[in-house]
Amino acid sequence: MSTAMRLVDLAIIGSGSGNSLPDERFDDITMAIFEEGIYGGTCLNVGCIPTKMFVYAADVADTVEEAGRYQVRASLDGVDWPDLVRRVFDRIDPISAGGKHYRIEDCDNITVYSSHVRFDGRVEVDGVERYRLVTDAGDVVAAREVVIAAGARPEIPQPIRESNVRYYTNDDVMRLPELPARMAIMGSGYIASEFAHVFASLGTDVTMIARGPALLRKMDAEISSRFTRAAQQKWTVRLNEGMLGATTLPDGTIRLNCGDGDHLDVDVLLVATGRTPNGDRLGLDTIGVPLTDDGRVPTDAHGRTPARGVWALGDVSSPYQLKHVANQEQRTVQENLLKGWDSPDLDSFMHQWVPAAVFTHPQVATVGLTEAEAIEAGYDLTVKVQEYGDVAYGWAMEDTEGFCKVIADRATGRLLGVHIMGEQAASIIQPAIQALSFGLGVREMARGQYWIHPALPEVLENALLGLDLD
Ligand SMILES: Cc1cc2nc3c(=O)[nH]c(=O)nc-3n(C[C@H](O)[C@H](O)[C@H](O)COP(=O)(O)OP(=O)(O)OC[C@H]3O[C@@H](n4cnc5c(N)ncnc54)[C@H](O)[C@@H]3O)c2cc1C
Ligand SMILES: NC(=O)c1ccc[n+]([C@@H]2O[C@H](COP(=O)([O-])OP(=O)(O)OC[C@H]3O[C@@H](n4cnc5c(N)ncnc54)[C@H](O)[C@@H]3O)[C@@H](O)[C@H]2O)c1
Repeated sequence: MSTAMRLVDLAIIGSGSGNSLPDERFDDITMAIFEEGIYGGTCLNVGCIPTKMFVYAADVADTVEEAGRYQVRASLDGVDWPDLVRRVFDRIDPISAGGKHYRIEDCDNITVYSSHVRFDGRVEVDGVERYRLVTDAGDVVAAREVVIAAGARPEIPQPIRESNVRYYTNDDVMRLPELPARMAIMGSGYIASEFAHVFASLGTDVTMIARGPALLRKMDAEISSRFTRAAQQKWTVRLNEGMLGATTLPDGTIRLNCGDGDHLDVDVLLVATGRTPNGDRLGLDTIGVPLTDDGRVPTDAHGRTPARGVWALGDVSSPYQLKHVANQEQRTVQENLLKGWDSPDLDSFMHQWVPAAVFTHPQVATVGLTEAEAIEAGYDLTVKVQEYGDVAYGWAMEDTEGFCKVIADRATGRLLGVHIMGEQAASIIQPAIQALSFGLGVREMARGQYWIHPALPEVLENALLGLDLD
């Protein structure tokens, strides 16, 4: 611990997307990086990357389970969970450790503080106004500019918080010492749907507890309803379920008390009910930055917060809690730091046509408006739903679940939204993201290029051809 105030040009709060900021163009300034948790942030350590390693294993298990449909003899004899956990984190942990080691040992102009940090007002040093930052370990840093890249944390509903039962989140569920026999997953969004697939396919008896009438409710209604039906075939889904609380039985079983007087006994409770941005733990009141109504650090389109010299990016401030968005915002703020706060040609966040995918089973991918949003916006719509089973490769697969829904503006022939559920949805949707981003019309997109026959993207091609345009 050092109580002397260290002066730096730039302070970065958070080592997720924040750690990618300093490149060789920043070599001649001094920097501090603050990280209270695992170096490298959510995506690398407890988010996108490890989850997809488990998802891939779950997909392999599903393939074996389904093999008999294709006259392939195979049987799933079991899953070596501890070995799977070891393989995943033997690959991930060294990347985190290596990233931290690199910053500490090889970057002379960067100091890493492994502690929670918060703002403590402003301080003037040699006539220059700086932000005073104080760590829980007692370090004091005064920075001319600050980038807040502090991410988000799991939101835990009050009945669970107050029950004192042991619950898991994405932070620790992937390191369970053994595969649980019974698991309850609270939530019905991205994280709940991905982990339900992982654990159900690897052999756990999964019950998903949704407070609403369907899963993935922020998605287009057709995706939400058809995904809910598909999920009900694979694991137990309790819809419209109020959770009153939970207790731990003497043998360690977690008993969840449901709203209808019923209860559910499980070995592991996983909470996946949204993520709260970490801006509320940064002392932002000391520098006069109020949070938005939904708890985000406010920024303009260039990443500037209301406090001059303080920038923000990623889950702490973005309306999209997605890594590809955090990365784009990071590149934007990086460029803008180099251009300067008052530059007339600052780069901007790209918040139009933000795609997303849920790596569950069946996979889901989405970009643009849902049908309800397009109607609300007043468009004269044309909509086509193309089944996977009705294009060549889907037919070969004898697919019965997958579909691609395209929504377009009848008058202009422009695409408005695309929503896909099924095999490789996250990859098949990419041409639609490109068309929306570059303003390609439906006809041009469908007939102005080849679509490889008989590849699965023909499901998108056929959906486009099925639209009723003026
Ligand atoms: C289970 C899961 C799966 C996901 N899968 C995907 C996916 O497949 N695709 C996708 O696009 N997105 C996915 N996401 C979302 C994605 O992980 C996030 O959008 C992204 O990681 C956000 O990056 P960030 O840099 O904003 O924040 P983070 O990576 O969370 O970094 C913030 C860092 O700041 C640190 N910090 C916070 N406050 C302080 C403080 N006061 N002092 C010091 N340090 C602090 C935190 O410890 C953290 O390490 C997933 C998220 C989860 C939870
Ligand atoms: N593949 C991906 O890109 C991916 C994967 C995981 C997470 N993420 C990101 O992380 C974010 C957080 O994921 P998430 O799944 O936690 O959030 P989410 O917003 O997707 O889903 C939260 C769910 O919790 C439910 N919920 C909220 N409060 C509740 C309560 N008190 N009781 C019962 N249910 C409650 C909501 O109805 C909703 O179904 C996502 O929005 C997404 O942006 C992305």
